[in-house]
Order: sequence, then structure tokens, then C-alpha cells
Amino acid sequence: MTILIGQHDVVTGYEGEKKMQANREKEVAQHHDGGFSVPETNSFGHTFRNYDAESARQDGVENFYGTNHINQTYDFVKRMREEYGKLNRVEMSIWECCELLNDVVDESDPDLDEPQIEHLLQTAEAIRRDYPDEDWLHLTGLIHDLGKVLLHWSFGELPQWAVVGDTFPVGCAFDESIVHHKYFKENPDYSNPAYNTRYGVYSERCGLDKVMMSWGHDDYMYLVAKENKTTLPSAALFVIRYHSFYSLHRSGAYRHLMNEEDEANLKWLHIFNKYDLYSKSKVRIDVEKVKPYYLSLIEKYFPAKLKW
Ligand SMILES: O[C@H]1[C@H](O)[C@@H](O)[C@H](O)[C@@H](O)[C@H]1O
Ligand SMILES: [Fe+2]
Ligand SMILES: [Fe+2]
Repeated sequence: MTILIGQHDVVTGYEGEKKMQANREKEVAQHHDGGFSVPETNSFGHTFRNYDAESARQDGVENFYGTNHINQTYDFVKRMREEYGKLNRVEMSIWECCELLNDVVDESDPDLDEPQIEHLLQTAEAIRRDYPDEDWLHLTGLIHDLGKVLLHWSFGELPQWAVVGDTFPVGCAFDESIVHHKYFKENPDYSNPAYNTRYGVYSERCGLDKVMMSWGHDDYMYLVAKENKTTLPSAALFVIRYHSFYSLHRSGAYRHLMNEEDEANLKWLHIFNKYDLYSKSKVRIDVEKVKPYYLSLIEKYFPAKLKW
């Protein structure tokens, strides 16, 4: 995959030429990782996932994490899982849900301010280019963020802090590697001895499916896919449920809660993450052109209508 760098620079004349040349050089200097080229900067000219860079998005993103970290408690997650796990809100197809994401912008993301349908297709198409035979992973790319429909006015209308952003376990100590960790001090679970130790309510190698994750689009989409009896492999469900769990897949925290199956699936999550993160750009995908391919995958792995 090759992603153009520097589309944020709107400069003309000699200065513009110089900048373009510098960008071309940067492009050549991209880190190569197998067939995959990881760009150095996002569409705003910063490194990816730079939560401290001063940018138009930074304040909003930090406010987002403040509210998120204070409110995501063990009790909150339990209530949300019970409530949304009923799947009694809407019946719709996977593609109908993709279209709803046309209206959804994620406030937690320092790297992207495009409607979410763009991100779904960018991720899926980038995987498809490098892993042409893994059709299940293409579909996983397409659907991994569909849970953000919880933000949609016609649906859950949940606040951003209860839908997007990185996720983390609740019911045990919040790891230091979690973005903007300082805000957890105001979370009631932070000072609750039942929930603030290394294991908390869990036990060694209990398996991640026993672990309650902060509530949001990942866990919701996992429940939707599982309860609607998708035939996608377990690695796909793993990717969907933990793709925002950066403290695990990037920082290696919480591995003491993983079992053997989790270890095997984590390899796919590492692959997936590169595409999820680094395909974010201003390059639009032609939706109508790729739609027939994705409809065929949806038909292969999902019922025509799902309960949401
Ligand atoms: O801001 C982003 C966004 O909400 C993504 O969908 C999520 O997967 C990431 O973990 C998060 O950093
Ligand atoms: Fe996500
Ligand atoms: Fe994503």
C-alpha cells in the first residue's frame, strides 16, 4: 500500500515546489514493512497517534479522553452490555449500516476527520491489496468500526465518550500506557480496591473474552456479529473486539489476562492494526465501484438482515 504524504499542504509557487519535493523524498523514505508502506505523517502533518501534538484536533481529543476516562466504570460497562446486548433496536443489513456511517465523525481521532464510511473502505481496500486471498480480513476491515452507529441520531445517539476512542479493561487497574492516563484519577474505580489491582476481578490467563472492556463501538460490533451468527473466523471477532485496545496490541500490557487462543489471534490483530491506522488519509474511495465486491462478502458471512 502506498499512501501519499503532505496532501494537507496547500502551498503554491517556489515554496510549494520545494515542499512537494521534500514530500516526495519523504515518501521514498517511508518505512517498508513487507508489502506495506507506513507513512510518516497523517493528513495534518503530524506523526500518527500523537496525542500531544498541537493541532486543530488536539484540544477536542484531549477533552474527549478526559470524559471517557472518568465515566467508563465497571458498573457503567455492565449496564451498557446488558442494555445493548438485547439487540432490540433496529433490523438492518451490514451495508445499510455502512451508509449510516456517512454522517458520523469520530472526535477521539487525531488522524482523521472524514466521515467514517471513508475509513471503513480505506481500511478494507488497503488490506485487500496486500492480502488478496484473505477475504474474511477484507470484510473485517469493512465492518470493524460499524459499532460507531451508536453515535447516529437515528440510533443510539450515545455521547462520543461512550462509543469511540481507545479501549481498556475495567475491573482491574488502568495501565499507565493508556492514552491520557492521568484522567483516570477521577474515575471512581481508580480508588476502589475491588477494581484497582493488577488482576482486579479477573484471574491469571483467564482469557480476554472474560474481561469487560470499556464500552464502545468495538464491544458492540462484536456482540452484533456474534449474536447474529456470523460465519467469520474467531480471529475476525477478536480483531473487532480488541482493535482499539492499544495498551495491549501496541504496548503489550494486560498480557497476563490472555489465554492461548488470544495469543494466536493477536498476530492477526497486529497485521490488521497497520491498515486500520495508516490507511487514514484524504484519498477517497469510489464507493460504487467497490460496493459489489463487499456485498458479495457480506452475503457470504452474514444473514441478509441483522438485529442491532
Ligand atoms: O480514535 C480512534 C478511533 O475511535 C478508532 O475507531 C479506534 O479504533 C481507535 O482505537 C481510536 O484511537
Ligand atoms: Fe475503531
Ligand atoms: Fe478503524
